[in-house]
Amino acid sequence: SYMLMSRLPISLSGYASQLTVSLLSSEALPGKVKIVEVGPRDGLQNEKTIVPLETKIHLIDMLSASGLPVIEATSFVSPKWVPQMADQVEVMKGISRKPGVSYPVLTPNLKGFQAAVKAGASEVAIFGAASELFSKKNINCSVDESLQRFDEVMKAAKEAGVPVRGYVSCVLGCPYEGKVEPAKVAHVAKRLYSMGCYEISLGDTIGVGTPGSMCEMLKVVSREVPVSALAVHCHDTYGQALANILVALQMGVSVVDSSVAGLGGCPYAQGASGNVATEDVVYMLHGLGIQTGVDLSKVMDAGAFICRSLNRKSNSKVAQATCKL
Ligand SMILES: CC(C)(COP(=O)([O-])OP(=O)([O-])OC[C@H]1O[C@@H](n2cnc3c(N)ncnc32)[C@H](O)[C@@H]1OP(=O)([O-])[O-])[C@@H](O)C(=O)NCCC(=O)NCCSC(=O)C[C@@](C)(O)CC(=O)[O-]
Repeated sequence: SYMLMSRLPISLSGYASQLTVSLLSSEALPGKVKIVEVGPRDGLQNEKTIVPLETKIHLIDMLSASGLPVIEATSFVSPKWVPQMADQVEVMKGISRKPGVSYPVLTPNLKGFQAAVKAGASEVAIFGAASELFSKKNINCSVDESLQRFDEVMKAAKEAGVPVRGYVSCVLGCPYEGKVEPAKVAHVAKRLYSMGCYEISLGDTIGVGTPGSMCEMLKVVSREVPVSALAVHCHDTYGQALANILVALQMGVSVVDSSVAGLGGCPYAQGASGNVATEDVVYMLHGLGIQTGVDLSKVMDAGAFICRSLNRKSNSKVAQATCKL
């Protein structure tokens, strides 16, 4: 198939320099995209008031019913650091696991990994950063120290036959360091991939990226990690998430993280708003003729449920437009 190249000059300021992005035609888009739902973890971890256990379980069960293939359920992190996730064992015990759906959990260290496996987790995620200061604030160690801890988790996971996903945070900017060089992102992503992570999720933690900086970063990272093993994890702070995802798809990425109702934000990234809403990602993908296996109306039901429970308006534009709240 031929590729229709169009030149679109995009002027950027702040986190990215001025550059020209070549957009590929829709023929270059993947036919199928895997959506990784992170709402129950990334979404809820930032809620100030503790969300009742039953609400979390019901949310995950509703998301399971929508056809989502992966639902990040909780984290095995310190309850002193993230009190909202302190009920991780009960969440894992309470959810109804739908066959074919994976329910990964975050594990920052060996202690978290062991607790996760004990609670029945069959997949985990380790989470590093491309920024030193963010690593320190988020997991209380340097990037190098974190990689050593992840190595221990990786070894234990290999022995236990547990697949591990790897996150890199701050790939398009850091709340403490500002601009982050794509080479740093590539370095950490490569290390996680070489350790044995089957997929590397690239997090725009504070949502400052634009299609230009996303393109620039992905070009550099995909030299080190095959694009088939890359996922994008976009927060929508500056309203750029869908545009950034589209660029990533055009560059061959076929795994997208999102959060029902656009819930969330990282507790160690002040000002970071929620992830891109799952409803909006599904709407865009289906509109592009891309398969997801997800039933949009069922995701919207889950979004309406959690927004009602949190007494909050949905951040999903699709949900707002169709007034399903
Ligand atoms: C990593 C640690 C634990 C280091 O925290 P630390 O204080 O340096 O750890 P430590 O090893 O010195 O232990 C201190 C205490 O924590 C306990 N502890 C130690 N490990 C665990 C564990 N796994 N589970 C439960 N408890 C644990 C340990 O037992 C001890 O308890 P004490 O003796 O004081 O009673 C801490 O910094 C932490 O929990 N951080 C979590 C941060 C977090 O969850 N952030 C949000 C997720 S990342 C994110 O949102 C970004 C992402 C993934 O979405 C992508 C993106 O958007 O960019």
